[in-house]
Amino acid sequence: MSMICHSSSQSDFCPPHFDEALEMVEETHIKSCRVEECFVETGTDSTFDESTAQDVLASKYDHLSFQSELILCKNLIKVIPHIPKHIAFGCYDGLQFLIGFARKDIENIFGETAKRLKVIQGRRSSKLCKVEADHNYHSSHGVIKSCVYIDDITSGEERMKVSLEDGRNAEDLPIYFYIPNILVYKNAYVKFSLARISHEGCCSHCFGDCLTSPVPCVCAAETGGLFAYSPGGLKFLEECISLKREPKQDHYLYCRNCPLQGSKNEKSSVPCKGHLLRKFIKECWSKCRCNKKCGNRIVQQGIIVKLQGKGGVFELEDLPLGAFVCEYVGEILTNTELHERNVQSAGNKNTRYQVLLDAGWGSKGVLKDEEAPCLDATVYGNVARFVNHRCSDATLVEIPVEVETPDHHYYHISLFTTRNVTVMEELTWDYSIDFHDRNRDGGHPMMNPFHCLCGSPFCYERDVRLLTYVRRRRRV
Ligand SMILES: C[S@@+](CC[C@H](N)C(=O)[O-])C[C@H]1O[C@@H](n2cnc3c(N)ncnc32)[C@H](O)[C@@H]1O
Repeated sequence: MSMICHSSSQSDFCPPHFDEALEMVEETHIKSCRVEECFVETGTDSTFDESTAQDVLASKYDHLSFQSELILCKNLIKVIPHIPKHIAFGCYDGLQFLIGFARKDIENIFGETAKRLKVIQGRRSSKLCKVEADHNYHSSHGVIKSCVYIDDITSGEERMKVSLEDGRNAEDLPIYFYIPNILVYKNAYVKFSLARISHEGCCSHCFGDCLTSPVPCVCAAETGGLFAYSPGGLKFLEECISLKREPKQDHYLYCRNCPLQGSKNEKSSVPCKGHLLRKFIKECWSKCRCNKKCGNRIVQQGIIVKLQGKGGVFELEDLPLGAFVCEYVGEILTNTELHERNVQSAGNKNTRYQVLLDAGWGSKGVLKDEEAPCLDATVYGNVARFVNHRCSDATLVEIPVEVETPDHHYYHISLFTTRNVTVMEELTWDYSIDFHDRNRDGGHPMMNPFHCLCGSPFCYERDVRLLTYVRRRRRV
C-alpha cells in the first residue's frame, strides 16, 4: 500500500503525521493482510541532493515535531531526491511524500518503533486522503502500483468512513456525488411528508424499545408479528433469502404493459418477465412513540459497519448472518423520467446503476410509468453502487424496508448478509439478471449488459455457456 500526500488546492495543507498514517493503515489493511514493513520515502520535484532534501524535509516537519520522529525512524526513512511529478502532482513547497507500507516482518517494524511513533502527538489537520498517481512507481521497495485512494468517499456524510482504492487513473473514474439518503428528482412522487402524517401502520402507543415489548407492536405486523431484527427474526430473513434464491412461479406478478420491457422497446410487445414479490420489513419511525434507539430502527440509522471499496465492496470486520450493511441509495425518479434519461444518454457506455421499485406490486397493483418510482445511483449514490453481482450465493440479499410510509410503492432497498461474512470478504448482491436473454439485458434492462465473472459454482452465465457449448457439439 502506498500513500502520496499532496497540497494541491489545499491552503491549509500540512504533511501527515506518522501516527495518523499508521492509524489509517491499521484501520484499512492490518486486519486484512499482514503489513510487514513501514517505510517513508520523501522527495522533491526539484533537483535537491539527498542532504538538502533531508534538511528541507526536517524544516517542513519542524512544526510537527517531526524532527524527533525523523531520528526515531531514521532507519525507516529513505530520502530520494526526486519523485517524478506524475507520481505526486501538487507538492508542499517542492517537497513530496510517499509513505509506503510493504510486507516483511510486522513484529520488527511495528514493534517498538511503531509504538513510540504512536505516542508522539502532533497536529492532525493534514488531509490524508487522496492518493493519486498516473503510472506504476518504482520505489526502492519495488513497484508500487498506481491507484487512486480516497480515505472517505462519503466526505463525512456517513457515521463510518468508507475508503476507496481504485486501480484506474483518476480521470477514468466515473463522476458521481455521494449521498447518504435518497433524493427525489423532479416529478417523482413519494407519498410521505411530515405534514401529512397519519398514524396508519405506526406504533403510536409504544414507548422504549419495541423489541423488548412482550406484545409485538403494529410495525411488526408486516413481518407476521415477528421483529426481523430480533434473534427470532432470522427465520424471516432466511425466508427472504430462499424466496430470492428459489422463487416459485406464484411469487411473480406478470403485468400487461411492463414498464421494464417498455423502457427497452418503444412499442412494447415483449411480455413481462415477472416481478418477484417480496416480503417487507417495517421499521418504527418518528411517527411512532417508541424511543429513537428502539431496536426496530436499523436501516434509518445508516451504515455502521466498516466497508472498503476496491473493485467491489469489502467488509473490514466479521459480520454475522442477517447484519444490515447498507441501503442502495440513489435518486428517485419515475419510470418515464428514467426512460427519458436513458434515451438521452444512449450510446454512452458508462455503467448504469438503476433499479425499479417493484417489490410490492402484487399487493397494490402495477403503477403507470409516470408514477412508478425507480432508483438511479449513476450520478448520485452511496457505497452500494460499488457492490458487484454474484449469482445465487451472494453474500448480501436485498430486502425492501418501509420506514416513513407503509405504502409498498416506496421503500428502502436494504442489503443484509446472507451468512456469516469474514473480514475482507467481498460483499456481493445477486442483481437478478437473466443471462439466458440473448440481448443480455432482458432480466435487468436498467443495468448495462455484462459477462458475468462472479466465479460462483452456481453462476447462471456459466450454465448458459455450458448449454450453448453442448448444443453446438450436438450440431457438429
Ligand atoms: C453496480 S456496478 C458494480 C460496481 C462496479 N464494479 C464499479 O466499480 O463501479 C455494476 C457493474 O459492475 C460490473 N460487474 C458487477 N458484477 C460483475 C460480475 N459478476 N462480473 C462482471 N462484471 C461485473 C459490470 O460492469 C456492471 O455493469
